[in-house]
Amino acid sequence: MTTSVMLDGNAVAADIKAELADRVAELRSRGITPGLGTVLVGDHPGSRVYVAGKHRDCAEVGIASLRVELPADATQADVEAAVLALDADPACTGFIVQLPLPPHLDTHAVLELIDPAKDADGLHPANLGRLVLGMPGPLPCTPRGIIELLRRHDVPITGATFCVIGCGITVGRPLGLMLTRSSEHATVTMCHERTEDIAAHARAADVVVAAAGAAHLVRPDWVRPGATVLSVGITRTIEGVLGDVHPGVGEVAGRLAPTVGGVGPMTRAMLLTNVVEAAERGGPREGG
Ligand SMILES: Nc1nc2c(c(=O)[nH]1)N[C@@H](CN(C=O)c1ccc(C(=O)N[C@@H](CCC(=O)O)C(=O)O)cc1)CN2
Repeated sequence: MTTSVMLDGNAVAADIKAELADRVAELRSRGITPGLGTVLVGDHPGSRVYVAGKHRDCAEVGIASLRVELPADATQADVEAAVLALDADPACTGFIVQLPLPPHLDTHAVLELIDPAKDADGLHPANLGRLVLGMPGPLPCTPRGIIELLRRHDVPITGATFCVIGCGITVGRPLGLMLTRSSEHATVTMCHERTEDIAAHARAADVVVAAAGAAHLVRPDWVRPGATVLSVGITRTIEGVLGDVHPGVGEVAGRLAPTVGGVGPMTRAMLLTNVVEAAERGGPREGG
């Protein structure tokens, strides 16, 4: 039984998409149709679902879709050619390369080829550098979605203590940077696989973000009663989807973002937001 308040990402994402649909209509009335490109390589089961969701969302708000799919044995040159084609395509306002890429590919080299002005994921080194320096730029979608989900549920961030479990490039690492900016001013403990006693760090936190990709890692006794918990990492098994947060946490936490319907829809809503913002900026940033 879950007694915690649900941080409902589907509901908040629906509000954001309604707001974006108005902004897209305004852009289109000026002859600007924002377009989101995606590059999907291989058959990673989650990636296919997530990319399909991204394009469904685009259709809902009036953003055009440009899909590129490559086989699992695509070469580095094939993937780089797809990126360069989207860089050059005027119909593409912003695009992403869905991660993870198959292990034979060099992810960093691919991300570095994305035109920073079209980087809808905020994962180009120049944009991550802008984030470190506190300069404006596209923000990584999942961390941005987490912060927006907390804000729209009036969960205090400034002055709060966060335990972020997992330091990956799409969630944990940029989230730590974003939470410690002057606009948020949270106190953040970053935990990873070599951290001793993650449970103790989690128990001390007002907000626990579980983004390690380790099924049911966060147990009920890891959470201070009343704390806020976000289940971000997903493990797919033949029995179904398992989150990083054990189901029993719902009886201890004050608020809980569930594994499905929590942060995932917010990630997609922030991707659309990054594309609309790029279209509104209308072209490459100076010094981009
Ligand atoms: N290029 C990127 N790759 C990846 C990112 C990213 O931000 N950019 N993040 C994650 C996965 N992710 C984004 O693509 C993502 C995760 C979850 C969802 C989502 O809609 N989840 C649904 C459940 C869907 C299901 O599993 O059935 C939900 O929570 O309701 C969307 C996007 C890794 N890769």
